[in-house]
Amino acid sequence: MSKSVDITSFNENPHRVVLMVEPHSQKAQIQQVVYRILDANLDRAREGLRIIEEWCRFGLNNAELLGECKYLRQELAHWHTAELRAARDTPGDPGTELSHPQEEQRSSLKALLQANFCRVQEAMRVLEEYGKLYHPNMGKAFKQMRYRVYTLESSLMGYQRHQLLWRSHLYLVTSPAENLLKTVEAALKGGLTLVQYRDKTGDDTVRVEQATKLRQLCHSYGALFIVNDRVDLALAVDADGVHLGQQDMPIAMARQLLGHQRLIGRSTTNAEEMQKAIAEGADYIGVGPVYETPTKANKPAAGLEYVKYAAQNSSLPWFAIGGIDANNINDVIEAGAERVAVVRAIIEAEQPTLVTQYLLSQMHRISA
Ligand SMILES: Cc1ncc(COP(=O)(O)OP(=O)(O)O)c(N)n1
Ligand SMILES: Cc1nc(C(=O)O)sc1CCOP(=O)(O)O
Ligand SMILES: [Mg+2]
Repeated sequence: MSKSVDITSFNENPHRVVLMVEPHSQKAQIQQVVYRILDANLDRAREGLRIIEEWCRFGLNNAELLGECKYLRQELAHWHTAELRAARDTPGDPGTELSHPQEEQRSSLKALLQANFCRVQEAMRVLEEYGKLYHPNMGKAFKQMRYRVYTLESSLMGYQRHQLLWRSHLYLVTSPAENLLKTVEAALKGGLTLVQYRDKTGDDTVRVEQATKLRQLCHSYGALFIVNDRVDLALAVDADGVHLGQQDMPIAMARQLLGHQRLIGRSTTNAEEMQKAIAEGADYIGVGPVYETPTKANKPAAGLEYVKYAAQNSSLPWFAIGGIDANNINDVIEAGAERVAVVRAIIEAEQPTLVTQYLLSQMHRISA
């Protein structure tokens, strides 16, 4: 790497032609400013990456993602030369005093990670542009690195979702209710980590508003938020995924729209539907109705036999659903279920936090 700036690179910029007739001291001053910008942004990018790396290491225990963070940090270190560090002037930098109120508070881990990805990407964009004035390869190198950071972000977010899905043993599917947000929050307080927004009757204006609020609520508790039936709504409200029944959009089409980082669930009622959902690339499946239920009045029960089949044959996480509550959950567990989904048991509960805690305690008894 060159140790000094090639001043001709300043002159090649048509907006800086004036520099050709400026005295040497002014060129040197500009060079100094460019060095400071590069130094500050190399630091910003490294700090942001370090914050992300800590989560990959201690939160996710994921060697691959950790390795990518380390690689990017090493690349940054390689470009952070002594002459750039020497240009640092922290006491004379007005930016060190400024911080946005959002930096003081993060609503969730997701928000924290996203803010730091944003910070790294912005810093890399600055390095890409000003780097062109420093070294002929720097612009290209930082463009490539910035794309690697986008890929890292999408892999990390996808990995988090899949990991949380596998760790979720209770799934709340909502139905319209007066105090829906309060009820869902009460369940989240009880330890719920997976919520589906299901409203078969409302207007889209209401759905968008409710789904947005629920997504914010779920994410503030670190829970996943899935939208029933509607891929467009899931995307519009930045949900973690969508749940599709046999009459809903084909999985392949939904996957094209949602990508691999978001989750797709599929309802199944028999072995054939289960095998098809697995082959088509669903991330999880619903198994039911275990019992007849007024929530899905026209669907005959598949029964505990199908739960037993799922226990033996599903390679995906699967949720027994349909008529399950605190009274019969142990029968469903005995048939082999490690995960259950409920509507009325929580939505109609007088004490949703307690019911959630009870259902989870039963599930954890067998999955621990
Ligand atoms: C977890 C889970 N399993 C099954 C369903 C039912 O989906 P579907 O068959 O599409 O019926 P509707 O819910 O759309 O009426 C589900 N929603 N969630
Ligand atoms: C939405 C839904 N899907 C089912 C399926 O078997 O695919 S059963 C069901 C309703 C479950 O409601 P509750 O917990 O109130 O019985
Ligand atoms: Mg559906």
